[in-house]
Amino acid sequence: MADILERIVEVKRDEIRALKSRYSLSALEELAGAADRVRGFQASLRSAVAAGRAGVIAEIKKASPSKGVIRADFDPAWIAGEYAAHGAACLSVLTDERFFQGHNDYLVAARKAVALPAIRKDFLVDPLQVIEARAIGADCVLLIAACLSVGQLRELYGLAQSLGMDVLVEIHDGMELEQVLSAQLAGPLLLGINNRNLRTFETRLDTTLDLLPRLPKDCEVVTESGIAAPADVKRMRDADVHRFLIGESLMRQPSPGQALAKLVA
Ligand SMILES: O=C(O)c1ccccc1NCC(=O)[C@H](O)[C@H](O)COP(=O)(O)O
Repeated sequence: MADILERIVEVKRDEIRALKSRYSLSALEELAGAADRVRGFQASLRSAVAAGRAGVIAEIKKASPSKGVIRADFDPAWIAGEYAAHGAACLSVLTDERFFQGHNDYLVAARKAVALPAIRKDFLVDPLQVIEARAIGADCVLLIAACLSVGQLRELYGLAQSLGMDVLVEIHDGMELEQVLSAQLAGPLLLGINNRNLRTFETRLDTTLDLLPRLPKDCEVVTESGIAAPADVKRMRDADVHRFLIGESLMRQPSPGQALAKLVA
């Protein structure tokens, strides 16, 4: 049976077909050109880290394949305000509808509510989705190595950069790291290490720690998934990892912003 990542990518192929029937390339490019000015995503993380703080990408996620509904009472603009008021450097907004109950409108609403840069958190496998990301205002896109060939990675990365966006390239293991390095992407690379195996859902913080010795020196590492306690943050910071992507543990709390402040205090 196909695993969840394969099923998600299959659905994305249908969505891309639908997107192509709704918009011509030039119409989407026009929307991207008219979108709100890009906010520096990688730069915002860098500033937080340079100031000695944790650089947190705080995630706005209603549901996930591994956990089902995480937060029923879901107002993206309010959650964005909470995160902004409590020290997040960036937002991550799930736009996938089928598996995460996300929506493009959530990114638009969250970004409009605050001055923080936002990443479109979705499964991008086609140039049109990258252009669509900019058209809805995204400042950064996620490229998941497990969903892409080296050629696709290079193409989508270059396209995102040409539209002024930053890129978070995500890996989970050494093989994906080699794949990303072989793509020779223009750096400094913002590299996400997902502690969650997207095929089995097993989540181990050691995934990040084990890969650290193999990374190029100028990599800006983001540890992703499963950060739930101040001890998790300390463990990463002790290993010189200062950038975090955090979702569920914040989204489950009445005040996601206060939860964020407590987690990284
Ligand atoms: O979270 C899932 O179930 C999932 C399944 C398949 C593909 C991706 C998935 N999650 C995306 C993420 O990586 C997380 O939303 C992100 O890293 C935040 O993780 P967490 O703090 O554990 O919510």
